[in-house]
Amino acid sequence: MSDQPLIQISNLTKSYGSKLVLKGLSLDIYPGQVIGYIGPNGAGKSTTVKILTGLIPDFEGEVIVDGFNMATNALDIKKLIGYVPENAEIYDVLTPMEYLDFIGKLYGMEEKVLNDRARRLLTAFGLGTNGDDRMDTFSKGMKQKVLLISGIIHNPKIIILDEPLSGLDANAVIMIKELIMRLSQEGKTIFYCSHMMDVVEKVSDRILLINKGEIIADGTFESLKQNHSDTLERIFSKLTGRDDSNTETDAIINAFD
Ligand SMILES: Nc1ncnc2c1ncn2[C@@H]1O[C@H](COP(=O)(O)OP(=O)(O)OP(=O)(O)O)[C@@H](O)[C@H]1O
Repeated sequence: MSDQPLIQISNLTKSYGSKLVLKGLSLDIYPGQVIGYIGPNGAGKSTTVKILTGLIPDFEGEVIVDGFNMATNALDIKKLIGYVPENAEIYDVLTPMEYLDFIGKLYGMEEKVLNDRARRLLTAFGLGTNGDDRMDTFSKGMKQKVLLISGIIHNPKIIILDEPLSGLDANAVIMIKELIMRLSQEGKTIFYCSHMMDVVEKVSDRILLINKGEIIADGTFESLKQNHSDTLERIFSKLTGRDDSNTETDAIINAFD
């Protein structure tokens, strides 16, 4: 692993109106790391990701990616990143080949390489015979696979995945887990937001836990486990102050009395 961070985030602060949602995050991310970014609903994960991908331009602090400053060179940074957003709207009147052609051209890919890679990736994801079917006939998982392909088709250095597993069946989840590990072996840096603790535990070599806009744990799963001797799910609950989920479920069940 290189000594130079690929992504440097310093004192990143973001408010929506008067609501402060990121409270001065500072992070160095190194090439080849698989970062599992976890935290409760509303903690600030998607906001961080949207800043890292250049989708939210107004923030305080500094974000440097591969030497480029997000404040002045967002376009250079966008070329280095493949992003699979949570709940993306896919243009489902298109076929996967049309959609991937559109995305690949936005990245300036050459037609022949793009076409060839799109077919090969569709086949690898089990959609080889669906490449020319309109996506409005697709299941949620099939669309999610096309979105994943669109995030990696230009062979980016950095892959940012925001809940990439929603809608995928058990076999596809296993495949994506393996894919994340293989992409990391190929030297890709992966920033992976998820609520699926078992997957995060397996694929990440560094786990960042964010709560109320602050990073409250940062380390390998092994180091977190050493400090807390527990599963990632329970470490998460403890550190985010929800140790007693029974109280909540009791309240729900009691509401029917
Ligand atoms: N466009 C917006 N305008 C106002 N508030 C927003 C906006 N986007 C997010 N927020 C607020 O910022 C906080 C952080 O939201 P964010 O989407 O970053 O959380 P998250 O950790 O990704 O949550 P989840 O796990 O539910 O996806 C939340 O309180 C949310 O209500």
